[in-house]
Amino acid sequence: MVTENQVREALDSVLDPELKKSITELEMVRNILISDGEVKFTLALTTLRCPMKEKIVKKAQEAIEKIPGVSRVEVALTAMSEEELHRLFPKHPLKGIEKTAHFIAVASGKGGVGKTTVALNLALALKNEGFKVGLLDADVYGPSIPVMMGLSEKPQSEAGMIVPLEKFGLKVMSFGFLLEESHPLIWRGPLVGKAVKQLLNDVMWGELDYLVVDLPPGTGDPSITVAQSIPTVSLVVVTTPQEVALADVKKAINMFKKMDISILGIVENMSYFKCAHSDEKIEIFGAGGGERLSQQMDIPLLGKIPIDLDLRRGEDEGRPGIIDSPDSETSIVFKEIARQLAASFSKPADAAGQSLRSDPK
Ligand SMILES: Nc1ncnc2c1ncn2[C@@H]1O[C@H](COP(=O)(O)OP(=O)(O)OP(=O)(O)O)[C@@H](O)[C@H]1O
Repeated sequence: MVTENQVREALDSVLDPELKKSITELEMVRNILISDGEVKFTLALTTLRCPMKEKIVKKAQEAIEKIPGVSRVEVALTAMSEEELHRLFPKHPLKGIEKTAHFIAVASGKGGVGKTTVALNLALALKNEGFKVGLLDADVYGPSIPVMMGLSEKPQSEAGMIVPLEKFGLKVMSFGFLLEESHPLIWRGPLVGKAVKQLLNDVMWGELDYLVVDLPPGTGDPSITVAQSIPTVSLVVVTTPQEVALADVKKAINMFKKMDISILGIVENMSYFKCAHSDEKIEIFGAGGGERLSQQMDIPLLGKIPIDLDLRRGEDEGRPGIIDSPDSETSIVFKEIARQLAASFSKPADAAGQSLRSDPK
């Protein structure tokens, strides 16, 4: 005859993969019912949207099925109440950014240079490398990540947390989700600080290797406020090759340096164009701007992204380049940049800058 104790003991070995504790210790196992060889119980998850729930249920079933005499296992799912969550975790373990290892913010000297495109594709490229990645669209002026990723739904709140949306394997939050009828003016001054803190601290980011943040463009108050709100943030700065853009980027780099924010490197976007029938690179916005900036500011040039009509088309339709055409010339550059960034974080802090010094073709 199978006993409740045997079932509990079997479930002691089943861990919540994110919390790294047994589901019995976490008081997730409820209402065990045993009748003949049939075992039924309720599994109370921290959230019903838990991406690991199928995995946990399978492990639990396998553990119970090993008990002699068990013929069938049925698991009902429920979510812990807010009170239970609070009792178990005075601060919910998946809430906020405590379990985020690295923060990469993508900045620009001025609007429209492709900062969001770079942030989105780098986040996806890091995910491709096997990392757990979140993407925070903190561009208060015009949050465009939802459109570029084809996200039309809004995130829900659960147990006092905002549950980020998930798409293409990324956890995603955007200023655009916060207020439906937001007027740009509402995002002035302290409100930006308050909102970005909410997007960092009240969101169920869980365990992340990287949180990639799309900063507001330029050197205005919002980008300073957002950058200062993110702990130990490092920057990637996006520019286009022409002189007017470079002048603005220099201003931005100097400003961030004054704020003691480390700059991992420069990405030159819209570097050249290749028409369909030729391999010739047409440097529409001038040549060598990124290299010159890199030398003048002593910051590595991480890569040069071509002007890519398919990239633009895909973004308009919610299909980012790396997803849509993973082997395109553009996607290959993004992947190479992501690898350089990841390598820089796996090196000791004082070697990080050195490890990024490479010469993109
Ligand atoms: N390499 C590229 N090739 C073709 N189109 C591009 C490229 N990079 C960006 N774009 C397009 O240019 C437009 C602006 O890009 P994006 O929104 O990424 O710039 P941004 O710097 O984030 O702008 P903002 O400052 O307004 O937030 C988008 O339509 C995008 O699809």
